[in-house]
Amino acid sequence: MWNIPGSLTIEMPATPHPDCRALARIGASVRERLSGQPTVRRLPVEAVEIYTSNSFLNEADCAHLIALIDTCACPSRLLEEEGWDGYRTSYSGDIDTHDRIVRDLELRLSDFTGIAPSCGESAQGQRYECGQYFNEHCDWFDTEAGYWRQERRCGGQRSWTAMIYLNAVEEGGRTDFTHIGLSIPPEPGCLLLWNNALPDGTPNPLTMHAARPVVRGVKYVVTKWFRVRNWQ
Ligand SMILES: O=C(O)CCC(=O)C(=O)O
Ligand SMILES: [Fe+2]
Repeated sequence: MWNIPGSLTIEMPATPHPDCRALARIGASVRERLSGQPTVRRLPVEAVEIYTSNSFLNEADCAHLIALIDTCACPSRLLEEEGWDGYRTSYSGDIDTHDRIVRDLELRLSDFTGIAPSCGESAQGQRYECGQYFNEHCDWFDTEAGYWRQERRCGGQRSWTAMIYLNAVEEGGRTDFTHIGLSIPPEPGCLLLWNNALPDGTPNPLTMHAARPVVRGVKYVVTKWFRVRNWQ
């Protein structure tokens, strides 16, 4: 804050969050694009922009992706491993980006959101067996953490998350947005899409979510995170 004697007091803005202008711009353009799509539903939560689109993938494509995930899934990792033992017990893998159905899916997600394919991380498959889960977390990067130096260089902050459920789970395996009381059951082929930032581009802490344990059955999802710049 500046005090200029005998005149105004000028509030200086706090240091803007890294990538916040780009996040605000991307947020606005995706919002506008989705508002024109008849198959999209905005969930009735003010604090987080979350959308669903049922039957985004058909049964055959879901089955194909499940088989691909089974070929690449390894114990999931966290960006920071130390001190976080048991926080995520699922299996994950980068699915084959040369596969025609994976390529089509990536292009469709880019077309759907209007975010350039080059900003998308490669699609990742997740598998949760009985009892497996991923505890509460946000998908956006903590820009104070050690890993941020690297992430900043390879695409910057995550803007939107797109996640598609590939199968029905007999019991459990819901995605809970824990701070806004939203609990989403896995619905085969359904796309869940959310903005990790607020409209002003600040990372949104109310996007905190968890994959609850699978109680009966197995759960498969495909996730794609979009960055503010080209991901490499
Ligand atoms: O599987 C889910 O329901 C959520 C997965 C998730 O949050 C993630 O992979 O970042
Ligand atoms: Fe997540």
